[in-house]
Amino acid sequence: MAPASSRAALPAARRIVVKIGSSSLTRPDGHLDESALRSLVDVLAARVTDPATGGQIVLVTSGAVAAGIGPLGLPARPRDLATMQAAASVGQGQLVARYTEAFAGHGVRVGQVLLTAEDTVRRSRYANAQRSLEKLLALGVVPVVNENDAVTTAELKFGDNDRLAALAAHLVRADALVLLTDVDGLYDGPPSRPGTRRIPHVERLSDVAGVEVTARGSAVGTGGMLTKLQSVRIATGDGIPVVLTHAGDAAAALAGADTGTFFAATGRRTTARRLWIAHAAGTQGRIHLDDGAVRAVRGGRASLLPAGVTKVEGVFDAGDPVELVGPDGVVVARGLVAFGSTDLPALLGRTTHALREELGEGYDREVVHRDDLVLEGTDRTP
Ligand SMILES: Nc1ncnc2c1ncn2[C@@H]1O[C@H](COP(=O)(O)OP(=O)(O)O)[C@@H](O)[C@H]1O
Ligand SMILES: N[C@@H](CCC(=O)OP(=O)(O)O)C(=O)O
Repeated sequence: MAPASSRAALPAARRIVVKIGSSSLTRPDGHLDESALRSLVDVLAARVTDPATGGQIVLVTSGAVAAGIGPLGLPARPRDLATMQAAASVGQGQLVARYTEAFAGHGVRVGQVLLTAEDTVRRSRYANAQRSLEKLLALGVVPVVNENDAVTTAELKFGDNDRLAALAAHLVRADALVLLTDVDGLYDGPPSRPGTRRIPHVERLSDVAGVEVTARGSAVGTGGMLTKLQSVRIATGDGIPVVLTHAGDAAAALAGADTGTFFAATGRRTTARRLWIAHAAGTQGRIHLDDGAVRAVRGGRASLLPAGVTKVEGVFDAGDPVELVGPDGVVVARGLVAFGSTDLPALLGRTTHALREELGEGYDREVVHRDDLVLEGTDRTP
């Protein structure tokens, strides 16, 4: 098989996560664009029913809010959170009904999976989501995934299915991730600016570090190119190549044609646990380290001990993800903390020996064990 770092791997990729954004599923009046939805389904169903690829598709779809506008008789896309939640709740049912109908026309079944970012990163929930998606795929079903917008307020406000798609790709160990949007790839500047051009291939994300990307593109999309690049970072760093292209070019992208932007996989497949720590949705707290502890954590195989901690911020329980911050305020690593925020302050700055003497066994352990640490920006343990 062609290396996963080239487009040539796409035609033979067995398992692909495809994400489509609101901007590609919404008409200018804010309503769901059913013909765009059907065009996408035609392409995906062809892949799933192609005996040559035995293709498996996980579809991450936005558009719940858009699909709720019509049934609720709203004049336009709502702006306030409660109405957005209501629209998403009504619209999600509509959206899945449209997908069910369109895929059924090709003899393909779909199953709705509503996730929050937490479900893809919290270990206890992660295994659950993974099992459910695996079973659906094994049964030949196309999982239709969206965020659980009706209840996840923050997700709806900053809602970001781009990142969710990358985490879903990790969850199912996808061979590729395809991000479909309303622009035909990453441009070397905001595409509305005259003279900007499509970047066809990105070997390493650092090659496009200077490219100007905005957080909001279309009127209905959330996150713009910024969250797409975050998604690309998670996926490629996890060994999954990404194609970012216009929804109308979905067939070409799956065929490995020169459309959109191809992002080569850079990292190796990482464990669920490391990805979970590196990308845990919303760390619960911050632990401040002295210089010696920063060096120890950065430099080698060291755990974080109570003696190197100067301050604790936030409310968290033992086992929660936290950020480890140096004296300069820079985040050094993320990790799973072994003590809750109520217990931790009493241990600060004291040696493990002193803690054992004074507080007894159980208090003389690491604040963050090295197996539970991931250095910032690397997805790897020290
Ligand atoms: N450098 C860039 N290259 C391409 N698109 C960009 C860039 N910077 C910002 N964008 C904008 O990102 C938008 C896509 O994001 P968004 O509207 O959130 O889409 P979606 O609904 O598909 O998630 C494009 O319409 C485009 O205007
Ligand atoms: N989950 C929301 C959309 C969230 C989102 O990330 O939107 P987009 O940036 O268009 O992919 C919905 O279904 O309306």
